[in-house]
Amino acid sequence: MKEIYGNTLGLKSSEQHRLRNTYRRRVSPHEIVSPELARHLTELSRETNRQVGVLINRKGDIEHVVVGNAHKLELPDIGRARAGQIRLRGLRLVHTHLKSEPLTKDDLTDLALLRLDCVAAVGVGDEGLPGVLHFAHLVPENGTGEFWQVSTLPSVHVEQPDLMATLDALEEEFNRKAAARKVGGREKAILVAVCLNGDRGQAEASLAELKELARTAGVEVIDSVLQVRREADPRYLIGRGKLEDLNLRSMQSMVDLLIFDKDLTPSQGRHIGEATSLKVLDRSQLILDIFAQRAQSAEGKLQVELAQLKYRLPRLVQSDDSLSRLAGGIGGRGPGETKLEIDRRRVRERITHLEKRIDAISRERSVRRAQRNRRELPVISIVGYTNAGKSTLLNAITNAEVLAENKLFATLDPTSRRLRFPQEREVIITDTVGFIRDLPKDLVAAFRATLEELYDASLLLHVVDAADPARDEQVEAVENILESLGLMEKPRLMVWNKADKMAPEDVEALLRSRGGVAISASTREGLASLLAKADTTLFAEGATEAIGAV
Ligand SMILES: Nc1nc2c(ncn2[C@@H]2O[C@H](COP(=O)(O)OP(=O)(O)OP(=O)(O)O)[C@@H](O)[C@H]2O)c(=O)[nH]1
Ligand SMILES: [Mg+2]
Repeated sequence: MKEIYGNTLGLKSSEQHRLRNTYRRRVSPHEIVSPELARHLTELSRETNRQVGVLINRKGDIEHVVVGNAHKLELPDIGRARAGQIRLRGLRLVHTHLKSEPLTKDDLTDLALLRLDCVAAVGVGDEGLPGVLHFAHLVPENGTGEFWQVSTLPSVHVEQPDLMATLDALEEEFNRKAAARKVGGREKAILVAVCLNGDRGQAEASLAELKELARTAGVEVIDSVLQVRREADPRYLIGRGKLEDLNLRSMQSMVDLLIFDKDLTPSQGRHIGEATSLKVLDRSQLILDIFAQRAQSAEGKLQVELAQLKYRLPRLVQSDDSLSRLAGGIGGRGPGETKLEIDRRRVRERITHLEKRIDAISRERSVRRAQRNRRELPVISIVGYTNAGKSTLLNAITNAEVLAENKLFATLDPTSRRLRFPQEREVIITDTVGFIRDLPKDLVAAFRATLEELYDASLLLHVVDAADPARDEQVEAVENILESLGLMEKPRLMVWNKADKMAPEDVEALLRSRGGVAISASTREGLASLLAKADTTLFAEGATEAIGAV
C-alpha cells in the first residue's frame, strides 16, 4: 500500500484511509488541479486542520500524498535538482492553505530548488470547500531578477491555463538557453565577497581583482555579490538568506561555480557545497587553478601540483568524519582501510615525493647559480605585482620574447637574459612570477625553488603598475611577500611603469614623494634612465642610497 508522507501522527484511521484513497485519483495533464481533487484535499485539510498536498506527475497520476501542519508542509525527499539541470522535475505540488494565504517563500523555494513543474495552493473555504487557487511556475532568466511567475484564480472552478502547453514552452526556452551556453562552453560563476571589517572600498577592490582572476582562469562571471556582515557565519561564511538567494540565482542562470573572495575553512567549503550542489572555489583555489593552467616547465608543474595537494589534504580529511573515525577504530591500516584513508595516504606520499624532487631542483639551481656567480655576473631580478608589466619590461630591455599579456600570472617560470650595459659590463636579468595579495601560503612555499633565484640578485627592480588605482595596496602586498622571504634588505629600485597612462604632473608628484624611476615599458620611455640607475647601483660603490629605494 502507498505511504502517506509527513506529519501523520495523531490522524484517525478513517482520515488515514481517506488520505490513502487519494492515490486512486487522477487529473488531466492539462489542468493544474481538478475541482474534484481540490475538494477532496480541502475537506481532508479542514477535518485534520493540517495542510494536505499531492505531487502529481505529467501523466496526471498522484505519486506522493503529504500531510503537514496548519502552516507548512514538509515534502518527502525526492532529491535535489542537479546544478545545471535543464529539465523540470515532471512533478507538480498541489496543496491546501487553510487560510487561503498566498504561496509562501518556502513554497517558491521548493519550486525552484526541486525544479518542480508548478506549485499550487488551494484555499480552504467555508465548509471545507475549495476556494482561491494560487499557483506559480519557474521562468527563464530574463533580466528582471524574477525567478518565478505567480498567478491567482478566484476559484478552482474557473478555467485554468493549459499546464502542459506552459511547461512545453518553458522547457523549450530552457533548452534554447542551454544550447546557446554549450556553444559558449565556459563555466559560469557567481563571485561572492564578504566584508567583515567595515571597509567596503577595500572589499570592492578585492572583488574587482577576483573578477580579473576569474577572467584569467577562463570563467564567465555572471554576477557578483558583496555582503557586509559583522562576523562570518561559521557554517556558510555568508548569511543563510543570502546563500538561498544565490542558490536560486544559480539555478536559474545555470551557474556551475561559486567563487568566494576569501579563503573558506574546509568545513565551510563542504557545507556550502552541500547546501547548493554547486562547485565551490575560494580565492586560493582559483589562484592555484590559474597556476595549474599556466605552468609550462616541468618544475612549474611540480610546484603547482605540490601546492594543490597541500591545499586539498586537510579538505580530504574533513570530507568524511564518520568514515575516518571508523578507520581509526579498526586500526586503519592494511585491509579494512577505507577509500578515504587510501586517498589521504596517496596524497601524503605524493607530497613527499614532490617535495624531494623540488629539493633536487633547488640544489641544481643553486649549482647553476654558483657557476654564474663564479663568472661574476651580477643578477638583476624583476619583481612586482601580477600584470605590472614585468615581462614587457624584460622584453623591452633585452629584446627577449617573453610572453606578455593582459592576464594575471602570465609568467610562472623565471626567465633569465643577459644584458650588456655600456662599458661592456654584463648582467643577468630575470623575470619572475608575479605577486598578488593573499598569495596562498602553500603556493609561496611550493614556488620556493623559483623564488630562491631572488636571493642571488644584487638588485631588485620592483615594477609597479603606477596607473592602477590599487597601486599602493599592490606595492604593500609585494613588500609583504618580499619581507616574508627575507628579501627586504636587498637593494631595490622602484620602477613606476605604465607612466604613459598617467598625467605628467602625477608622475612627477609620484617621483618626488616616492623616489625611483618612471618608465613606460611599452613606449620604452624612461628605459635609458632606468638602465643608467641600475648601472650606477651595480657598479658604483656605495651607490645603494642613490637609487631611492625605501
Ligand atoms: N599602457 C601600458 N601598458 C603596459 C605597459 N607595460 C605593460 N603593459 C601591459 O600590461 C599587461 C601586463 O604585462 P606583462 O608584461 O605581461 O605583466 P607581468 O608583470 O609580466 O605579468 P605576470 O607575468 O602576469 O605577473 C600587458 O597587457 C602589457 O601590454 C606600459 O608601460 N604601458
Ligand atoms: Mg610576466
